Amino acid sequence: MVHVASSCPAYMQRPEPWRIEDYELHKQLYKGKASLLYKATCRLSGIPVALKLYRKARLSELNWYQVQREIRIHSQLQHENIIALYGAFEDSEHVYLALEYASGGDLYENLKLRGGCLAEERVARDVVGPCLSALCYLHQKGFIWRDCKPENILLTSKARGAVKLADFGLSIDATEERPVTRAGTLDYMAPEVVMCPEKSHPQENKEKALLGYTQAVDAWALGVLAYELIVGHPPFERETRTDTYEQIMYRRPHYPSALSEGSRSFIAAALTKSARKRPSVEELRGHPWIARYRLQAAQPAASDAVSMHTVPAVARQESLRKQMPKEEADGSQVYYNITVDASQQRQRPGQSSPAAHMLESSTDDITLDMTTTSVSEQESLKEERAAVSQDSSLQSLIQWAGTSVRRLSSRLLASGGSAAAEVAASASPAMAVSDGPEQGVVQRDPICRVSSSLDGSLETLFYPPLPQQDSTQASRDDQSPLVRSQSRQPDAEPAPLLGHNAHGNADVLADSIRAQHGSHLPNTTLPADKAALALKLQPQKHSHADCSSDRTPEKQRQRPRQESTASLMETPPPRTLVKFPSQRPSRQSGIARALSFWNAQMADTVA
Ligand SMILES: Nc1ncnc2c1ncn2[C@@H]1O[C@H](COP(=O)(O)OP(=O)(O)OP(=O)(O)O)[C@@H](O)[C@H]1O
Repeated sequence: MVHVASSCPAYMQRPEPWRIEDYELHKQLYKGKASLLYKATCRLSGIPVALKLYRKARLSELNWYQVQREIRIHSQLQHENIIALYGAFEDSEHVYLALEYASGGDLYENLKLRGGCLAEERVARDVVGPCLSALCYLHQKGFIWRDCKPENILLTSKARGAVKLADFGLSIDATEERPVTRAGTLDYMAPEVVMCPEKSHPQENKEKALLGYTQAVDAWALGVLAYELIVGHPPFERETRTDTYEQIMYRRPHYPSALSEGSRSFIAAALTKSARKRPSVEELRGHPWIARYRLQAAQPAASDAVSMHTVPAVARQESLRKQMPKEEADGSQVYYNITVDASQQRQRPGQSSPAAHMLESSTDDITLDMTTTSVSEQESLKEERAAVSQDSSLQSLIQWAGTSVRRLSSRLLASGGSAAAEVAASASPAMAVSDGPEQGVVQRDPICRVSSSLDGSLETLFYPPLPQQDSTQASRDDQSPLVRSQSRQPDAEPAPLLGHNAHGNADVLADSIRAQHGSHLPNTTLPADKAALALKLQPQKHSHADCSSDRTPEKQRQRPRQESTASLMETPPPRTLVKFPSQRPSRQSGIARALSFWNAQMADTVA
C-alpha cells in the first residue's frame, strides 16, 4: 500500500515506492498502544515530518480497518487547521503515515505549561474558532472526527502557532457507514455516544437501527473542550467512569461565576443533551462569542502594530445581520473585505503561480465579501466593483481600495464616525483556505493602512516591504512549508512607517505604496507571492465594553493524558432526558443583544 495524498509537497513525491529508508528518524514524540510517533526528515526534500508507525503485529482486525479508514479519510483533508497527511506506505512490519510536523506540540502539553487553562479570548479566538472552522470543513465532507481533546489539537509553533486538528484514527465517513460505536475519550463523549455499545469487529451492530449518532457529537466535544480550556478541567470529569457517565447523561455542568456571558452561552449550547436540538458546528461558528473574534484572528500580526480596532464581528453572521435592529446598523457595524479568492484559481501553463494568473485576469476572480447592515453601502461597493471590472491590474485594485476608503470615510464622518482601512496582500496562495468567508486571506502581509481623521483627511501608515522573493522562490513556496517558513519570518513584527496623503487621493495612495515598496508592487501585476488584495474598512468610534477579559482562575490541570478508545463503558444506565431552562442574557447591550438574537434564531431552527 502506498497512498500519496493531494496535500503532499511536490518535493516529497517520487515515482518509486515510498520506503522508510527515505526518512531520517530523530526523537520519538509519542508511544501509543499500537503506534509510535517520530519526528523525522524526508531525505529527498528535507521536509520535516511526524512519522506515525503502526506495528502490524499489534493490529487487530478492527484496528486494521481503522488504520485504513484513517488513511482514506485523512488523505482527503486539506485545511489550514488540519494537520496534513502527506502520504502513507507500508513494509512487512509497519504501516507508516508521513504527517505535517507540528513543532509547537499538542494543546494538552501547552496547557500544562500555562497552568491548565487559557484566557477566554484566547480560547475563543485561537482555539475554538479555528477548530470550528476545521470541523465545518470535515462535516461538509460528511466526516465525523470523534476524537476531540487537547491531546489531538496541535500547534504549528511554540510562539503564536496556529492550531491544527490531528489524529483521524477514529474518524468516520458518515456518508458510507453508520456510526454506532462508543468511540472516543469518555470525558468528551456526547450522551448519544455513551449510549452506544463497544465493539470488536468493524461491522458489529451496524444493522441495529436504534443505534447511531451524527456529526452533532463533534459539536458536543468542542463544548467540552471550550469549558476545559477556560475552567481547567472537563465539565463532566469525575473520579470514576460510572460517575462521569452519570454526569454526561443527566447533569448540568457547573459554570464558575468568572465565565463570561458569551462563553457560558456557547458552552451551554454545545452541551445540549439532545443531539437533535444541539446546534451544528456551523451554527456554533456563528455564535457571538466566536464570531466576534473571527475577524480578529484573520488579521495579520502587523495590524497590532497600528492598534487596529476590534471588528464587531457579530455583524458577520448573515442571520444576525438580517435580524439586527436598526440602531445596530450604524457605522460601527461596517466591515468590508475585498479578497481575491486564490482557492478558485487554476494554474495555467506558463504562469508561475495561481496568484500571478489571478491578477492578470478579470475581476470576476475577485470576491467581495461584504458585511454590513447598510444596503446602500453594499450597493455602492457593488457598483464600484463593476466599474473596475474591465481592468484588474494592481493599480486598479489599489485605486479601487483608495476610492472606497475615501467614500466610506466621508459617509462615516457625516454620521459622526471615522474609518480605517488596511490594504493587504497575502502570501502563499496555495495555503488559502477553501471554505468560509476568509477565503484567500489566510496569510496577509499588510502594505499600508489608511485611516480618516475628523477633518476629513486620510492618514496612511506604510509598512516596510516584504523580503524580496523571485518567482521561482514564490512558486516553490506554494509547495514546500519548509522553504516558506524560513523565508517568511512570521513572528517578526514590522514597525509602521508613516506617510500622509492629505486628501486621500487614490492615485497618490497607489504611487506612495509603489514608492515604498519599489519592485514589490509593479504597476500591472501583483507579485506571485501576494495572492490577495484586501481592503478592510473599520470604524474607530466604538469600543465594546463587554470584551472578554482574563478572569480565568489559574487552576492547575490534574487530568492525566487520556487515550482514545472505541470501547470504554459497560452497560449504560436507564435513559432520562433532563430539560434545562434556556439562558437569557439580562444585560441588553452589545454581546448580550447579539446572544439573544442567536438564541432566538436557534430556537426557531430547532422548532
Ligand atoms: N503531526 C504531529 N506533529 C507533532 N506531534 C504530533 C503530531 N501528531 C501527533 N503528535 C503527538 O503525538 C501524540 C499522539 O498522536 P496521535 O493522537 O496521532 O496518536 P494515537 O496513537 O492515535 O493516539 P491516541 O492513543 O490518543 O489515539 C499527540 O498527542 C501529539 O502530542
